[in-house]
Amino acid sequence: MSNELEADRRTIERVTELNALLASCDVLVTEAEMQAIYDRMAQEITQSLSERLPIVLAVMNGGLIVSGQLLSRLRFPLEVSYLHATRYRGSTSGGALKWLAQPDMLLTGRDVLILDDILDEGHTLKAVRDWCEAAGARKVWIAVATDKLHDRKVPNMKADFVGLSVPDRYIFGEGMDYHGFFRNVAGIYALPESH
Ligand SMILES: O=P(O)(O)OC[C@H]1O[C@H](OP(=O)(O)OP(=O)(O)O)[C@H](O)[C@@H]1O
Ligand SMILES: Nc1nc2[nH]cnc2c(=O)[nH]1
Repeated sequence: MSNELEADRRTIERVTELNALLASCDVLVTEAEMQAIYDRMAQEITQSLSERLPIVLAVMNGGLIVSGQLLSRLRFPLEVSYLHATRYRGSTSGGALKWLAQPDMLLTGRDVLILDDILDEGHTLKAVRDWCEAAGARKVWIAVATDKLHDRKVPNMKADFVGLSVPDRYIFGEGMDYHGFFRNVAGIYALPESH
Protein backbone atom coordinates (compact mmCIF):
# COMPACT_ATOMS: atom_id res chain seq x y z
CA MET A 1 0.00 0.00 0.00
CA SER A 2 1.36 3.49 -0.83
CA ASN A 3 2.25 5.78 2.08
CA GLU A 4 -0.62 8.06 1.14
CA LEU A 5 -3.18 5.24 1.12
CA GLU A 6 -1.84 3.96 4.43
CA ALA A 7 -2.17 7.46 5.95
CA ASP A 8 -5.77 7.71 4.64
CA ARG A 9 -6.58 4.31 6.12
CA ARG A 10 -5.22 5.36 9.52
CA THR A 11 -7.17 8.63 9.41
CA ILE A 12 -10.43 6.80 8.65
CA GLU A 13 -9.70 4.32 11.44
CA ARG A 14 -9.12 7.19 13.90
CA VAL A 15 -12.35 8.94 12.85
CA THR A 16 -14.28 5.68 13.33
CA GLU A 17 -12.68 5.13 16.75
CA LEU A 18 -13.46 8.68 17.92
CA ASN A 19 -17.07 8.49 16.69
CA ALA A 20 -17.51 5.17 18.52
CA LEU A 21 -15.99 6.61 21.69
CA LEU A 22 -18.30 9.65 21.56
CA ALA A 23 -21.32 7.37 21.13
CA SER A 24 -20.29 5.40 24.24
CA CYS A 25 -19.93 8.48 26.49
CA ASP A 26 -22.47 9.75 29.01
CA VAL A 27 -24.25 13.00 28.13
CA LEU A 28 -24.12 15.09 31.32
CA VAL A 29 -25.57 18.30 29.86
CA THR A 30 -27.38 18.76 26.55
CA GLU A 31 -26.75 21.52 24.03
CA ALA A 32 -30.12 23.13 24.91
CA GLU A 33 -29.32 23.05 28.63
CA MET A 34 -25.96 24.72 27.94
CA GLN A 35 -27.66 27.51 26.00
CA ALA A 36 -29.90 28.24 29.01
CA ILE A 37 -26.84 28.14 31.28
CA TYR A 38 -25.00 30.69 29.11
CA ASP A 39 -28.10 32.93 29.19
CA ARG A 40 -28.16 32.87 32.98
CA MET A 41 -24.40 33.41 33.33
CA ALA A 42 -24.54 36.37 30.93
CA GLN A 43 -27.31 37.95 33.04
CA GLU A 44 -25.25 37.54 36.21
CA ILE A 45 -22.12 38.95 34.56
CA THR A 46 -24.12 41.86 33.19
CA GLN A 47 -25.45 42.67 36.66
CA SER A 48 -21.92 42.84 38.09
CA LEU A 49 -19.92 44.31 35.21
CA SER A 50 -22.09 46.32 32.82
CA GLU A 51 -20.81 49.60 34.24
CA ARG A 52 -17.18 48.57 34.80
CA LEU A 53 -15.82 48.65 31.22
CA PRO A 54 -14.05 45.32 31.79
CA ILE A 55 -11.25 43.66 29.88
CA VAL A 56 -12.47 40.16 29.08
CA LEU A 57 -9.72 37.55 28.71
CA ALA A 58 -10.40 34.17 27.09
CA VAL A 59 -8.18 31.39 28.42
CA MET A 60 -7.08 29.43 25.37
CA ASN A 61 -7.78 26.80 24.25
CA GLY A 62 -10.54 25.58 26.52
CA GLY A 63 -12.12 29.00 26.99
CA LEU A 64 -12.70 29.53 23.27
CA ILE A 65 -16.28 28.25 23.01
CA VAL A 66 -17.41 29.62 26.39
CA SER A 67 -16.01 33.02 25.38
CA GLY A 68 -17.85 33.01 22.06
CA GLN A 69 -21.08 31.96 23.74
CA LEU A 70 -20.87 34.51 26.55
CA LEU A 71 -19.41 37.48 24.68
CA SER A 72 -22.24 37.65 22.18
CA ARG A 73 -24.69 37.74 25.10
CA LEU A 74 -22.92 40.64 26.88
CA ARG A 75 -24.57 43.82 25.59
CA PHE A 76 -22.36 46.45 27.21
CA PRO A 77 -18.99 48.08 26.45
CA LEU A 78 -15.99 45.84 27.05
CA GLU A 79 -12.64 44.95 25.54
CA VAL A 80 -11.54 41.44 24.58
CA SER A 81 -8.21 39.69 24.49
CA TYR A 82 -6.82 36.26 25.32
CA LEU A 83 -4.12 34.38 27.12
CA HIS A 84 -2.88 30.85 26.72
CA ALA A 85 -1.90 28.84 29.77
CA THR A 86 -2.05 25.06 29.76
CA ARG A 87 -1.17 22.27 32.15
CA TYR A 88 -2.99 19.27 30.69
CA ARG A 89 -1.64 19.62 27.12
CA GLY A 90 -3.84 16.95 25.53
CA SER A 91 -3.58 14.61 28.54
CA THR A 92 -6.37 13.66 30.94
CA SER A 93 -4.31 14.55 34.03
CA GLY A 94 -2.66 17.88 34.86
CA GLY A 95 1.04 18.72 35.05
CA ALA A 96 3.05 21.94 35.46
CA LEU A 97 1.42 25.09 34.11
CA LYS A 98 3.02 26.45 30.94
CA TRP A 99 2.31 29.97 29.68
CA LEU A 100 2.16 30.08 25.89
CA ALA A 101 0.83 33.65 25.62
CA GLN A 102 0.35 36.35 28.23
CA PRO A 103 -2.35 39.04 27.91
CA ASP A 104 -1.22 41.85 25.62
CA MET A 105 -3.29 44.60 27.26
CA LEU A 106 -2.52 47.03 30.03
CA LEU A 107 -4.59 45.78 32.99
CA THR A 108 -3.70 48.55 35.46
CA GLY A 109 -6.75 49.75 37.38
CA ARG A 110 -9.14 47.70 35.25
CA ASP A 111 -11.79 45.13 36.08
CA VAL A 112 -10.70 41.91 34.35
CA LEU A 113 -13.08 39.05 33.57
CA ILE A 114 -11.42 35.69 32.90
CA LEU A 115 -13.46 33.19 30.86
CA ASP A 116 -12.67 29.48 30.92
CA ASP A 117 -14.32 26.13 30.44
CA ILE A 118 -13.57 24.46 33.76
CA LEU A 119 -12.36 25.08 37.28
CA ASP A 120 -10.94 21.70 38.21
CA GLU A 121 -8.12 21.77 40.79
CA GLY A 122 -7.79 25.50 40.20
CA HIS A 123 -4.04 25.73 39.50
CA THR A 124 -4.58 27.30 36.09
CA LEU A 125 -7.05 29.97 37.18
CA LYS A 126 -5.10 30.75 40.34
CA ALA A 127 -1.97 31.42 38.25
CA VAL A 128 -3.99 33.52 35.81
CA ARG A 129 -5.67 35.49 38.62
CA ASP A 130 -2.29 36.06 40.35
CA TRP A 131 -0.78 37.24 37.05
CA CYS A 132 -3.60 39.74 36.45
CA GLU A 133 -3.42 41.04 40.02
CA ALA A 134 0.37 41.46 39.73
CA ALA A 135 -0.26 43.35 36.47
CA GLY A 136 -2.33 45.86 38.46
CA ALA A 137 -5.93 44.79 37.77
CA ARG A 138 -8.41 46.57 40.07
CA LYS A 139 -10.45 43.38 40.45
CA VAL A 140 -10.24 39.99 38.77
CA TRP A 141 -13.51 38.17 38.11
CA ILE A 142 -13.65 34.55 37.02
CA ALA A 143 -16.41 32.89 34.98
CA VAL A 144 -16.35 29.18 34.18
CA ALA A 145 -18.85 26.98 32.41
CA THR A 146 -18.15 24.12 34.84
CA ASP A 147 -16.82 23.66 38.37
CA LYS A 148 -15.69 20.13 39.21
CA LEU A 149 -16.81 18.79 42.60
CA HIS A 150 -13.99 17.28 44.69
CA ASP A 151 -11.77 18.19 47.62
CA ARG A 152 -8.53 18.76 45.67
CA LYS A 153 -9.05 22.48 45.00
CA VAL A 154 -6.26 25.01 45.47
CA PRO A 155 -7.16 26.83 48.75
CA ASN A 156 -9.42 29.89 48.29
CA MET A 157 -10.00 29.19 44.62
CA LYS A 158 -13.57 29.93 43.62
CA ALA A 159 -15.18 31.33 40.49
CA ASP A 160 -17.51 34.35 40.64
CA PHE A 161 -19.79 33.00 37.91
CA VAL A 162 -20.35 29.26 37.45
CA GLY A 163 -22.42 27.53 34.78
CA LEU A 164 -22.86 24.28 36.65
CA SER A 165 -21.11 21.86 38.99
CA VAL A 166 -19.91 18.63 37.41
CA PRO A 167 -18.97 15.29 38.99
CA ASP A 168 -15.35 14.24 39.49
CA ARG A 169 -14.97 12.63 36.07
CA TYR A 170 -13.03 13.58 32.94
CA ILE A 171 -15.43 15.61 30.84
CA PHE A 172 -15.31 17.18 27.40
CA GLY A 173 -17.33 19.29 24.96
CA GLU A 174 -18.06 23.06 25.04
CA GLY A 175 -14.34 23.78 24.51
CA MET A 176 -12.99 20.94 26.66
CA ASP A 177 -10.98 18.31 24.83
CA TYR A 178 -10.34 14.61 24.86
CA HIS A 179 -6.75 14.18 23.62
CA GLY A 180 -7.18 17.34 21.55
CA PHE A 181 -10.54 16.29 20.05
CA PHE A 182 -14.20 17.05 20.80
CA ARG A 183 -13.76 20.71 21.84
CA ASN A 184 -16.36 21.48 19.16
CA VAL A 185 -18.94 19.10 20.64
CA ALA A 186 -22.03 20.94 21.92
CA GLY A 187 -23.11 19.84 25.39
CA ILE A 188 -20.99 18.18 28.06
CA TYR A 189 -19.97 14.54 27.94
CA ALA A 190 -18.10 12.26 30.36
CA LEU A 191 -15.91 9.32 29.44
CA PRO A 192 -17.46 5.99 30.46
CA GLU A 193 -16.37 5.08 34.02
CA SER A 194 -14.65 1.98 32.58
CA HIS A 195 -12.42 4.00 30.19
O1 LIG B 1 -8.24 23.76 37.39
P1 LIG B 1 -7.13 23.03 36.70
O2 LIG B 1 -6.91 21.65 37.29
O3 LIG B 1 -5.86 23.82 36.58
O4 LIG B 1 -7.66 22.70 35.23
C1 LIG B 1 -8.42 23.61 34.48
C2 LIG B 1 -7.71 23.97 33.21
O5 LIG B 1 -7.46 22.80 32.45
C3 LIG B 1 -7.86 23.01 31.11
O6 LIG B 1 -6.81 23.57 30.37
P2 LIG B 1 -5.66 22.67 29.71
O7 LIG B 1 -4.42 22.76 30.53
O8 LIG B 1 -6.19 21.31 29.42
O9 LIG B 1 -5.38 23.42 28.36
P3 LIG B 1 -6.46 23.70 27.19
O10 LIG B 1 -7.27 24.86 27.64
O11 LIG B 1 -5.62 24.03 26.00
O12 LIG B 1 -7.28 22.44 27.02
C4 LIG B 1 -9.00 24.00 31.22
O13 LIG B 1 -9.18 24.72 30.02
C5 LIG B 1 -8.61 24.88 32.37
O14 LIG B 1 -7.89 26.02 31.94
N1 LIG C 1 -11.25 18.27 28.89
C1 LIG C 1 -11.01 18.45 30.19
N2 LIG C 1 -10.06 19.29 30.58
C2 LIG C 1 -9.88 19.44 31.89
N3 LIG C 1 -9.00 20.21 32.55
C3 LIG C 1 -9.19 20.01 33.85
N4 LIG C 1 -10.16 19.10 34.07
C4 LIG C 1 -10.61 18.74 32.85
C5 LIG C 1 -11.62 17.83 32.42
O1 LIG C 1 -12.35 17.16 33.18
N5 LIG C 1 -11.77 17.74 31.07
